[in-house]
Amino acid sequence: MPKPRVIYWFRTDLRLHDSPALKTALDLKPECLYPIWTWDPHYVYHARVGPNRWQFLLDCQNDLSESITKLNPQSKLFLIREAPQTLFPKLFKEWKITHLVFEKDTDAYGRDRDDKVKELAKEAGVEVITRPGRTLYDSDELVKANNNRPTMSISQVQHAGAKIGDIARPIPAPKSLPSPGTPTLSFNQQKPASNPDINAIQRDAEEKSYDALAGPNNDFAVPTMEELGLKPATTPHRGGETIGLKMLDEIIANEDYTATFEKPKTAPTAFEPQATTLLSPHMHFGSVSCREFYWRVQDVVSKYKGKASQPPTSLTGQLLFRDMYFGAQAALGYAFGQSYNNPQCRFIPWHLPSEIDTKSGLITGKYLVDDAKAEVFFKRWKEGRTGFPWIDALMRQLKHEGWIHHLGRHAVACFLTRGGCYVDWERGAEVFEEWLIDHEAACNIGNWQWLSCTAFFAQFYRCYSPIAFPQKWDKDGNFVRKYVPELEHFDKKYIYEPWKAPILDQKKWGCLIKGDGTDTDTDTEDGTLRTYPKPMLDFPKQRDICIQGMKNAYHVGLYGKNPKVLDGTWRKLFEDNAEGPTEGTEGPPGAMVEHEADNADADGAEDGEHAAPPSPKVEKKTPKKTTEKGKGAHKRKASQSTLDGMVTRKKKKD
Ligand SMILES: Cc1cc2nc3c(=O)[nH]c(=O)nc-3n(C[C@H](O)[C@H](O)[C@H](O)COP(=O)(O)OP(=O)(O)OC[C@H]3O[C@@H](n4cnc5c(N)ncnc54)[C@H](O)[C@@H]3O)c2cc1C
Repeated sequence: MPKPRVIYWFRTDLRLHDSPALKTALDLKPECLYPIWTWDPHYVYHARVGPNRWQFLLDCQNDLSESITKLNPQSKLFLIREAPQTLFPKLFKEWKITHLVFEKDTDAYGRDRDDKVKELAKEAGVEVITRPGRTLYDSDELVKANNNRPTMSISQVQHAGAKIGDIARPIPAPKSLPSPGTPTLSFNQQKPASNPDINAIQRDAEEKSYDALAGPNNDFAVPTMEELGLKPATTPHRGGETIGLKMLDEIIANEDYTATFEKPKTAPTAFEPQATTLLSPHMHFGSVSCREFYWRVQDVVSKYKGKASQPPTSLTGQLLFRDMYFGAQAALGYAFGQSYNNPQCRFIPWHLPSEIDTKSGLITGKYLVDDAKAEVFFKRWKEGRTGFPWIDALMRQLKHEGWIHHLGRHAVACFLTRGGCYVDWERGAEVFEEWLIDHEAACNIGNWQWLSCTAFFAQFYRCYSPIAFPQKWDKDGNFVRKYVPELEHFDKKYIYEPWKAPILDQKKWGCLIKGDGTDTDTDTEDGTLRTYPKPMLDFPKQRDICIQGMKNAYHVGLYGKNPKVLDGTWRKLFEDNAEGPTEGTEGPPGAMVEHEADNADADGAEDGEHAAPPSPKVEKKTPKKTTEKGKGAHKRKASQSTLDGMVTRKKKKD
């Protein structure tokens, strides 16, 4: 019986330790093992990825390749520059492959791609073996154990998990690897279309990563940032299994921190070092295994003499949240990533709604500017010039470093959506997709739905104040001073509300509060002063408009798969005012376009029951009539008591 000839396809698992799929490949006792990465144009041109995340990926790939070579000097990560859907049939033939092994991916695109590759393998007589390893539980098993429903709460994960059984212990990294066969590539490369390129804005030079199948030196090397034509990365956070495991070692060595970690008590204003582990990009790229993380924490907790924290606030609880979002995504597929056609996502008539492709029912990546003011809010939010130093500091940290603390993400997400601008959560999720080094579709989408109170969480009357909330953590405003250096010399009394500082003090502290932030770094008349923008909105007033809008939307009670949402008649249920429809009474949310979608066969979203949210205090009365057009919600008084929610506005005025 000839020995297997195996391709091991690295994707979401850029590591050697605790890889069930890699172990399976090695258990085949292959004659040769080709560790490969296919350079997929889907990610190069169609997924939003900024330079910082590209850099992290390249770091992980280079580190992995070196680790492979350490185990077998003849081997490395063979990076081949073609779409997997066209490359594999050629590779199967060329290298006489008998088995293809990889870690299971439950992302919507990942499933489509893998189904196609499995089909091609079958045609070529190649056996495909997949193993879960990206999450604590196999996400599909989790859904099954949750009565075939998306996991919409942590207790559902815990109950479903208990049915599945113990989370598997991690397996050690292999001590040796078989050699690959000769890596010839005697076939032609199918070059992808590079247009449209969603990442064109990330580049300052021509993108050349597809110039040759095995790279410019024909050595299967990992591409460089230069080959990708990308602007330089600015993040201090670097990737790779070696760095990731070292970070984990340091965390675990601090037993008190590990055993007593409580997420809500970690400061979003902490930097150098940050208050949480910062292992999320390693979780995303699989450079640290989530089971390794889980069990090393759990072992510390089990032996801890003091009072250890528990899920959901503990470190292991954080990993269960991660599994929860994967379980929701695994069940809903493409529909999970949008409000439209999503049975679990509440329908709110946000501003700047997504354009919908009527054929596929999917969002197209474009959006409708239904309100000029909302577009200004959105741009200023993204560019860190809202005039609220806390929000701007976070958005600038996000752009520069690709990571912000979880509660910082809460603050900016709440501000953009239900607690400030009333802009569609999908706009915010796209910005995070572009800039986060830890961007994980399941976690990003799920958390944006949580923060916008469209799914997972429903207490929309609890908003984050951009003033009182950071004050609780950082009275002196050191976080703001670092990321908004214009305000470096401001007295702490004004650090979160600089517009209130007397003009003489503004001059003394070297920065005038004026304009909209487009001239932040230009000197003023006398050549010595910097400027920082005035707040772009009246926060208490705008928050109340939002809360009223949310009350109305909750009262109407539509979800994304409701026929009224699908056919556009939802408009008749909302008043045409500040937070209601502004584009007439017909049509679905956003603009309708009719063209062939890339992924027309979207995963069928199921029409399951909604996980019961904590019941919001919604006024039981009908939404106001359009006769009140233009007045309604935003004219209501701010006094309605519980508005402050997460921040206590006892003495402070925001
Ligand atoms: C609007 C918004 C968008 C987000 N987008 C992402 C994203 O794209 N990718 C991502 O990994 N996380 C995302 N999160 C979740 C969370 O903010 C980050 O996982 C966390 O801040 C990462 O920092 P850490 O590694 O120090 O976390 P720690 O607190 O140290 O937690 C340990 C690990 O648990 C996981 N985790 C922690 N919190 C969450 C959570 N709420 N949801 C899912 N997993 C969690 C992460 O893998 C993390 O590395 C988002 C949160 C919000 C509010």
